[in-house]
Amino acid sequence: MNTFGKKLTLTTFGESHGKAIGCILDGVPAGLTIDEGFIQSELDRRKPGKSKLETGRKEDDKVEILSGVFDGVSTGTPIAMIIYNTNQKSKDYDNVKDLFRPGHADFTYFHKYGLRDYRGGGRSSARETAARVAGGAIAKLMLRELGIEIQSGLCEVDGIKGEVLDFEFANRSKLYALDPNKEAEQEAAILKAKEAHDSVGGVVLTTATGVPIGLGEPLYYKLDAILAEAMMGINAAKAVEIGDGVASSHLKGSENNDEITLGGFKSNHSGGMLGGISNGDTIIVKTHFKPTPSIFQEQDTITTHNEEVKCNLKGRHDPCVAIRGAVVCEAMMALTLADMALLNMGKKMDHLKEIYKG
Ligand SMILES: Cc1cc2nc3c(=O)[nH]c(=O)nc-3n(C[C@H](O)[C@H](O)[C@H](O)COP(=O)(O)O)c2cc1C
Ligand SMILES: C=C(O[C@@H]1CC(C(=O)O)=C[C@@H](OP(=O)(O)O)[C@H]1O)C(=O)O
Repeated sequence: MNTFGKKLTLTTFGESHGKAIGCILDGVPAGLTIDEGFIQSELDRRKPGKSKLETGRKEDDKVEILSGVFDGVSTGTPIAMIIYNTNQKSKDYDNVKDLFRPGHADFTYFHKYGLRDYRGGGRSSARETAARVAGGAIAKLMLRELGIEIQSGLCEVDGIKGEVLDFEFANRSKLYALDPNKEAEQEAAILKAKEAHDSVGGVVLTTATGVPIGLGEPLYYKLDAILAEAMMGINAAKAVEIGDGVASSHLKGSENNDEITLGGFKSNHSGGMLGGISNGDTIIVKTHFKPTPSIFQEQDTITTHNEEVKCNLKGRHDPCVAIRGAVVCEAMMALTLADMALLNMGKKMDHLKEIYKG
């Protein structure tokens, strides 16, 4: 599956309960230092089973680079990476072989393809997002060389909103919470839902700093549109806001405009984009995640043979997918910005001459 991209394409493969998952990242310029330790550390941030706030499935998510890197640098050829699955426990899914889990992709996949890989949702499982994170880590390394840094954290859990955006704290927090004053309350809400065999939703804030003016193509392939697509492409993402997003429709023009001075914009309601093009300010995107569909309460459903039955699930599931979703949001933003940076090459004659003549 090709997740997106014009100049930088990420194709992922694999199923949650198959042998392995992985990706091919094509379009990375030659000569980028590929820090394997950094790729692994990004996978470690996303991997399942780190705390009771996450699914109990334990995977090391050890990544192996198969191609496109020689002597520690990219060769300009496709970079293939593989992660072997080690803790599938497919038996947990035996009792849902013939029925559709409410809220998951079972119903639509079955009707679209006419068959059912019931083992952990197969391709529809968010396990696939590990491959996105591996590709995103290389995009981050590329962006770092251009002075662009991406960060994220949870700004809301189960309707409990944070007011502070402390990214350093988020990095240390088990739930990547941005507000140190709200972390305990947010964690308690997740654990309370888990105890009640239920799940909660959450909102991830992702930012990019150091983005130059000019990334994003006008009218078609706009930066805001492509970022929204990238985030909406993550499992369980249900809405995306750019800058002030929904709130901006409640503001007056005088409140919403970011006034301009020689020192820069006075505010950043736009989320760092105007006309689909980055304006040099911080890129701000919020991604809203629904509550995990797989819950441990009895629910009504139907079978593949059209009988009404009760659905009772077993197995291991995230009580709040937004937590690990945060790391995936960073990867998707990195892949989008790296793609846009490559697309932006030679858009002005003097830049084109610079590239060709040096
Ligand atoms: C990081 C992450 C972890 C997830 N973990 C689970 C899980 O443990 N159980 C589950 O039912 N859904 C989980 N999901 C959500 C499902 O994969 C998703 O709801 C499903 O593919 C249906 O797609 P949709 O919600 O986008 O329509 C997770 C999503 C993400 C982003
Ligand atoms: C395995 C991962 O998360 C999985 C995502 C997921 C889903 O339905 O999306 C359901 C669960 O799958 P399983 O029942 O196979 O353990 C999660 O554990 C992962 O993120 O690596």
